[in-house]
Amino acid sequence: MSATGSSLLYIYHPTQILAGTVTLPASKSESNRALIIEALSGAGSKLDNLSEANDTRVITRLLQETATELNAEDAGTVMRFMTAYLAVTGQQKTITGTPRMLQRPIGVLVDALRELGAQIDYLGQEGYPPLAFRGIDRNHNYPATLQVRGDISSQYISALLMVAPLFPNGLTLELTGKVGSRPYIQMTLALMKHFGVEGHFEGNIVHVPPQMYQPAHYIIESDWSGASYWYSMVALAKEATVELKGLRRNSFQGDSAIATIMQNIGVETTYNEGSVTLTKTARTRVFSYDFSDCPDLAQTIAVVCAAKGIAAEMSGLESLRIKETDRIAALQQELRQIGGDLEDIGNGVFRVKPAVAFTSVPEFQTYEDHRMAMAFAPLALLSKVAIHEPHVVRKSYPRFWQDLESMGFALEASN
Ligand SMILES: O=C(O)C1=C[C@@H](OP(=O)(O)O)[C@@H](O)[C@H](O)C1
Ligand SMILES: C=C(OP(=O)(O)O)C(=O)O
Repeated sequence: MSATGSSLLYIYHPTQILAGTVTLPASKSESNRALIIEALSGAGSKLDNLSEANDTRVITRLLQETATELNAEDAGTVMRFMTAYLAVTGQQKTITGTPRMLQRPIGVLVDALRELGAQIDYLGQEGYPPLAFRGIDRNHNYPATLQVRGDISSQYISALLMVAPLFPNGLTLELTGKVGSRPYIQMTLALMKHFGVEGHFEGNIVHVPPQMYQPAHYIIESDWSGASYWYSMVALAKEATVELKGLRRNSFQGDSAIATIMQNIGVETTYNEGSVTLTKTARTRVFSYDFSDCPDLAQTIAVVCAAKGIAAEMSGLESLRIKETDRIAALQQELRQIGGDLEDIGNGVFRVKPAVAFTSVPEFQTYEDHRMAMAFAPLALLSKVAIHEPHVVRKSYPRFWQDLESMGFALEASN
């Protein structure tokens, strides 16, 4: 089966029983940080198990690119991390992306870099890519503490932190607003520490003194966000035992919270040396969860809860509106196809409306969002489903459909 190129993919599972081992892709978040830090450290670093995600291929290519026009495609980390990198290394380049990327805000990061002496122009709409870099004034007298909004995207903060040790006085950031995706900021600091740079994060203040990165060897962990779809599959299968390779209990990834959340949805996690094993339990319960720390898990959980009849209450979903698509609108639209919904019950809380049994074959749209495809695919364990534009998975998990096939799913591509 080649999902790439076909526009509709039918999926079902003949036995609804899952047993086997999956080698997950590596984390694109860790990979893309490690590549930026490696580029700032000079020669001598060694990165193992880099992600095959398109987002990682793109940043690898852009870091080596000699042309002046760069394209970050649909990769948020690439657009944000490269912006800080190009600004601080004083390069005269431009960066653009997909039409959706040009709707994803970047003003908070550009404002901060301008305060640090970088000259950056907007080539389109103010506050959004594309951007042009016109160098940096290295003698610029910049503020001792920069205020940066933490309630839009943590990627701005991670981008600033990775270049922070290169400034003569380092950098102190005061994060304002409700800080979202906090574990991603901690992941950035953890990776920086691995390459010899110490930072401190307490309350809403992050401080990085001036330092030099040291070349190091780093092995990228497998992707916990990608693991989340396997948790859904275990929850929806008739019987299941699935081993996921390359995951660690003490992960840098906030999405490792999936193990705790899924206890409510009938999946137990056993941590082994270099892998985890997921087993199915009969225990499910209605629960509430704040996804501010792990927004990429929200789609997985909304869909599996709808399918299992769990009216979970989900909060902390604000950032979902400005990701690959408006993920709240996309979830509502597609869950309604199967009689479910994600109902806005006020005060930033959404309640999952359980789905009804579906008789015909639902065809799910994916809105150029890999997580829409992967969150809905596990429903194939209940009944045949179809996924539009299945190639979207390449953003983070290019082998997703092959891995499903290896676990007994039947896939039929159609145009
Ligand atoms: O720093 C990162 O690697 C990421 C941070 C998160 O974005 P926000 O900080 O915009 O929530 C997350 O959704 C994204 O997939 C990856
Ligand atoms: C939001 C995501 O990625 P990014 O913001 O890096 O495009 C994601 O992978 O779910």
